[in-house]
Amino acid sequence: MARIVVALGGNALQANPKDTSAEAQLITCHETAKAIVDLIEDGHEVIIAHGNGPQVGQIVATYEAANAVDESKPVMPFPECGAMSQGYIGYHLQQVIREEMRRRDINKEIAAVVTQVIVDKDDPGFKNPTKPVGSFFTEEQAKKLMAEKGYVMKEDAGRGWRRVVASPMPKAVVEEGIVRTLVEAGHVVITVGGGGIPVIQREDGSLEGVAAVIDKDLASEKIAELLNADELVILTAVEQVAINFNKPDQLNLATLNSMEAKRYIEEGHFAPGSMLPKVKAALMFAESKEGRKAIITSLEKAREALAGKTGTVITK
Ligand SMILES: Nc1ncnc2c1ncn2[C@@H]1O[C@H](COP(=O)(O)OP(=O)(O)O)[C@@H](O)[C@H]1O
Ligand SMILES: NC(=O)OP(=O)(O)O
Repeated sequence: MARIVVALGGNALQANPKDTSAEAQLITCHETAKAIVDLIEDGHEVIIAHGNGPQVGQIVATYEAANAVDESKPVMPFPECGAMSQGYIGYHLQQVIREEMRRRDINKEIAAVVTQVIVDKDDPGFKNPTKPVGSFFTEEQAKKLMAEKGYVMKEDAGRGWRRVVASPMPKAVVEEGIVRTLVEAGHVVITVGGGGIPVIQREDGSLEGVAAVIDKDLASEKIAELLNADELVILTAVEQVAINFNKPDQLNLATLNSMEAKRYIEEGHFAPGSMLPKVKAALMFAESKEGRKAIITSLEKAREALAGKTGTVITK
């Protein structure tokens, strides 16, 4: 049995990026729950993290649209929208995972913890927005939005244009203690949703939300280190990490050590904003302590990958 932090990618929440409805998300989460409960059934201690890019973008855009119609309707600040996305996604995941555990007679409790993550107020990420949020647009639509609304928008890994926001590095998890207590009591915990609500710590120790979206793979790595997890499992839409991805000479990797990973990063094999943060988070975890390893694989192959049969295993 291992203590594992499982980071859920976008496809675990929204199977069809064009259908961003709550109904579609809940249906997708039912499938996700099966993969997660497989791991719980196999005896692993599971801590769940998830992304929120599409959802937080949708929440922000909804408030902006209401404000555009009626100025008395306030625009909601980014950290509050991040908190809403944690609640929304956490609610779906805890409902369906609870149901799946009950169906299999697994007697465990599950809770999503609203989690704040401390970032550095001087993080260079605040000056260079990189994190894509919300829906995809064509270049023409994006240029119009940039001109009309002052958004910063960038092309996202060949998939279309998206709004980008600051993405500072996670430094500490405010709710670390309560998450540990829940895990050690045998409960299943959902934490650092959407990378955590980004906060800065003032000199007097109080916290203040900041407009940003932390990368969930990096936040998952942070909580995995803090909870002394054995494995960090990053679930996405591909079974294995590849070099020469999407080219005729694509080569899928079963293993990746830190030397190879650093070389492939330099050679530009991993797309920024998609596979690059995953490989970086995996590498950081593998290098953080002797014996730790990370796995990058698909949701469908999670059980097999943990049994050593597939996925990309990243080690020191
Ligand atoms: N070198 C690579 N190997 C495998 N997949 C890659 C690579 N570079 C980019 N990708 C793409 O990155 C995607 C994962 O990033 P993304 O969809 O942004 O993450 P998430 O699952 O967290 O939402 C994969 O599904 C794949 O399409
Ligand atoms: N916060 C975050 O990394 O979300 P996505 O994985 O949805 O981009």
